[in-house]
Amino acid sequence: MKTLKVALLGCGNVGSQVARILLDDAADLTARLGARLELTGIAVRTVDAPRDVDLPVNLFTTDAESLVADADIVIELMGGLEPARTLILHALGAGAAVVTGNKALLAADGASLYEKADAAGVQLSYEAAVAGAIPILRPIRDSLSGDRITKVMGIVNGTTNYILDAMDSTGAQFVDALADAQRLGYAEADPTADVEGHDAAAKGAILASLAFHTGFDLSAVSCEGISSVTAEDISAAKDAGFVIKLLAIAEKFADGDGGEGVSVRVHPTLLPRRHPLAAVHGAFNAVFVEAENAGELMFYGQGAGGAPTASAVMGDVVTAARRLVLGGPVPAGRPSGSLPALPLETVTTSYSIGLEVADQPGVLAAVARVFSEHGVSIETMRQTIHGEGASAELRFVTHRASEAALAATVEAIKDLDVITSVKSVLRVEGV
Ligand SMILES: NC(=O)c1ccc[n+]([C@@H]2O[C@H](COP(=O)([O-])OP(=O)(O)OC[C@H]3O[C@@H](n4cnc5c(N)ncnc54)[C@H](O)[C@@H]3O)[C@@H](O)[C@H]2O)c1
Ligand SMILES: N[C@@H](CCO)C(=O)O
Ligand code: NA
Repeated sequence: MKTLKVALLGCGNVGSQVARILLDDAADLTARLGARLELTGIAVRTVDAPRDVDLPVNLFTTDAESLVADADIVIELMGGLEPARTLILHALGAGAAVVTGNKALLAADGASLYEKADAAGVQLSYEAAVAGAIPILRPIRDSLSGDRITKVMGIVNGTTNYILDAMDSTGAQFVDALADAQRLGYAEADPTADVEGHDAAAKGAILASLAFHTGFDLSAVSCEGISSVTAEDISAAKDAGFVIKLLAIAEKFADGDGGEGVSVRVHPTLLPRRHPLAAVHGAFNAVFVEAENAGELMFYGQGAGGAPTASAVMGDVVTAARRLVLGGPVPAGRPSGSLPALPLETVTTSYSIGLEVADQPGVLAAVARVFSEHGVSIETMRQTIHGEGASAELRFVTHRASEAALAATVEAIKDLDVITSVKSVLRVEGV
């Protein structure tokens, strides 16, 4: 029976669970593959560091390069750009299949990795990189390859969904919810990547690349995180029947000249509570896909955490191993199309605008006139009177408008005498 040598790089939250599965489920995996998967070593920084999972100490090594040089399959779960990139390039160059969960590296420099994999005729797989355990990349790449995707909208960061959900459901404080997410192993080594949306942006770039057959890297993504979302925003959204989620959105637009382009963006977003993505709680992830023929699809599950992410890694390992056992061509990794990335200013979306105003006759008419003068159409308006009627809060949801028209509207509203303050401006989806 054939034996495939598997090298594991990194033994943290995910790597340790992958090692556990490779060792504990070896008999099942062998039966399924008709070949043995031999874990030849685990590259770590410190051989005798304490670990959550009990693993044979003789597997640990600090010599990642030697491990990679003698492997059929390399699993990279160290994270970060270097030395992960160099080790992956060496592995691909030496003819090994590579499985990684490293969305930061793929979004920063995926092109050079795909190029190397294609040149070497080996497989590079990364299902774990987006939405953890959820099978989403393979369905987009394979199951929907005969359709045309028009929009992908995902809750793809478990940490921020955990934080926003805790603030919405229990009124938890931002810092406490973040500490919980870190303790549970959802957050990145530096949680700024989660909170400021960079992790979701990397995943957005990967989703957009597969959905629209074009290589988009991080520079194509406009990104705003959740650090500016206040408890007041969340409770105001709740009162109006909305929930705030951090979404990664990749959407195809006509560019006005008969061509098409893709907007890739990450931002806090108001969703009506009836929207399927509004029901995604805790650290769960979900990706909502719209395609011309399939219509609407939603993929839901655990987007973070050691064991769930290890499940996706193992799916890629078994698929790569099957190809090494059975032979057959490796599908090309490089994208076939070249749609331009559209800047945020050219995108149209709906907005929610919260205003604190004087409660006196003519205020509503004055504000409505500003919207009308800028060609921004109002979908709904809600008024809450404060105290004895000295002030009021107006909350507008608009029809789709351009970022530029909306910004000009908000500036003009600020200049009205009857406006005390513009309390929030948030983008809205699903209305
Ligand atoms: N944790 C999750 O839920 C999750 C989900 C999806 C994808 N990912 C991705 O999977 C990867 C691993 O994530 P994690 O949560 O296990 O991270 P982690 O920080 O828990 O583990 C990474 C491990 O790699 C080790 N390492 C780093 N540099 C090394 C080097 N040069 N040599 C040897 N060891 C080195 C670290 O010491 C650490 O033990 C990252 O790319 C991450 O973005 C994580
Ligand atoms: N830090 C990431 C891990 C999964 O990629 C998250 O919170 O979703
Ligand atoms: Na996944």
